[in-house]
Amino acid sequence: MAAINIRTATVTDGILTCTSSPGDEIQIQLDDIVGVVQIPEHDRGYNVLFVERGGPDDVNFPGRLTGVPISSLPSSLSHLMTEVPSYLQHDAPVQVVVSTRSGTGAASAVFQHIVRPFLAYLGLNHEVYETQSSQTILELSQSRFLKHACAGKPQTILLLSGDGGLIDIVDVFYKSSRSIEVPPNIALIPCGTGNAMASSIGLRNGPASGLVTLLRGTPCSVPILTAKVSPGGQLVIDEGHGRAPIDVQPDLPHHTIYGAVVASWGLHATLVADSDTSEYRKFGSERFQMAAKELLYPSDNTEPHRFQGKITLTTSSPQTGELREETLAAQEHMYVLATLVPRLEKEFLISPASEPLGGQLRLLQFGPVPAAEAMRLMTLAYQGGQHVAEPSVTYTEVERVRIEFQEEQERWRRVCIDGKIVAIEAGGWLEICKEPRELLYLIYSKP
Ligand SMILES: Nc1ncnc2c1ncn2[C@@H]1O[C@H](COP(=O)(O)OP(=O)(O)OP(=O)(O)O)[C@@H](O)[C@H]1O
Repeated sequence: MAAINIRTATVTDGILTCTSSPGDEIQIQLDDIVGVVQIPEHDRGYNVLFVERGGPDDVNFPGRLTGVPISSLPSSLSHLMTEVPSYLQHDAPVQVVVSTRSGTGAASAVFQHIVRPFLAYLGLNHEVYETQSSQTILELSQSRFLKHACAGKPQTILLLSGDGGLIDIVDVFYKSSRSIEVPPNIALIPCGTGNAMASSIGLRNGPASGLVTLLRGTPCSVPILTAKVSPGGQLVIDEGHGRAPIDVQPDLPHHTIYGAVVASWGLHATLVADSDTSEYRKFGSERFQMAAKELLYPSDNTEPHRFQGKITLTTSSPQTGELREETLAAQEHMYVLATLVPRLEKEFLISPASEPLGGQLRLLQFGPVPAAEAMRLMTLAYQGGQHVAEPSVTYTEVERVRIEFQEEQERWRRVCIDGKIVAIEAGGWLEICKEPRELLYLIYSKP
């Protein structure tokens, strides 16, 4: 057994001081502590795990996870003490997916400096998969995650990515006709641009918040939305230059795309589509606001586009559960978005009434407004979701949304389903509703 320099620990003014001998002290801000765990294979002593900030002068350096061994934990910090949760104690190693192109490309550094040391301190076996292409997570999901789930093998997947990694797993699981015996547990370590799901479940403090949740969470079913697209719909790929079929089987009466976050048309879908280029991606989440400005203030000085289409909502009576259909009077729109989650980015609170993983679909819509007014409404969303109280905004619980597009140009018939862009054919339609199956679990810790 290796000798460990176990320290004594005291807390004063929000700082944990771990002392080995006079003058040999390590001070840790309590906010930086990820958790306190028993030292593996030692009779006594704990490791205080925390993320040390600073380090190399590199914007992509995410900090470093460090463990400081202490003999006993001050009672005021006993709530930080955690057992290794059961979902990390499976016989199978933890499967770590590092999505190398997520966000500004920091996932590999997050793995190296934060996640790998964390797993080592917990004494956990793991397997690492680094993405080599945009297909890697889809392939892994088919060849490993789905296979294990169908064989009844419990598994935990640690996803260092943005929303895209989760969506790829959703896609494979929900499109499979195989029977899933044991849904996998997925833990998110936010490394993407928007990180909508991670932000929505409270992981708003970077990778460290992912590890806190990994230690303290509970597996909860991930609510999924189903987007049915009229038969001529095609995926937009290659930065807008290419088209690909949505389903491999042709001749369906519609195509289906599954999502966990959002389905939209209008300003949101168009700005996601326009900003999905390597040039824009360099700007991180700024890219969405940059693309929004381009759309709201067209370079030919015209007004922003008025999106034409008929929207029909199906709502459920809170008293009786009876379903009711209603067609919106407005046939011109600027913003149309159905979502299952509260946040689309860390500070972009699009649906403040949504509970994390609550599963209620909500619609947000507003009609054509001047560019400055649209900017004001968007800004209110960044200010605690205040936009939903504005009279011009429709914000309501829905069971189903159907959009019938009345646009000549394909550019205005592009919709976004969890970041995937679909071009709907002229005269086509989109229908969004909640998916009843529960095939994936997310590790979630209630605040
Ligand atoms: N090595 C790689 N080569 C090419 N594409 C990759 C590679 N690794 C990941 N990708 C792709 O990069 C994209 C990263 O998406 P992801 O959602 O993880 O990050 P993001 O788009 O920055 O964040 P968010 O979706 O939260 O806004 C995915 O489409 C993924 O398939």
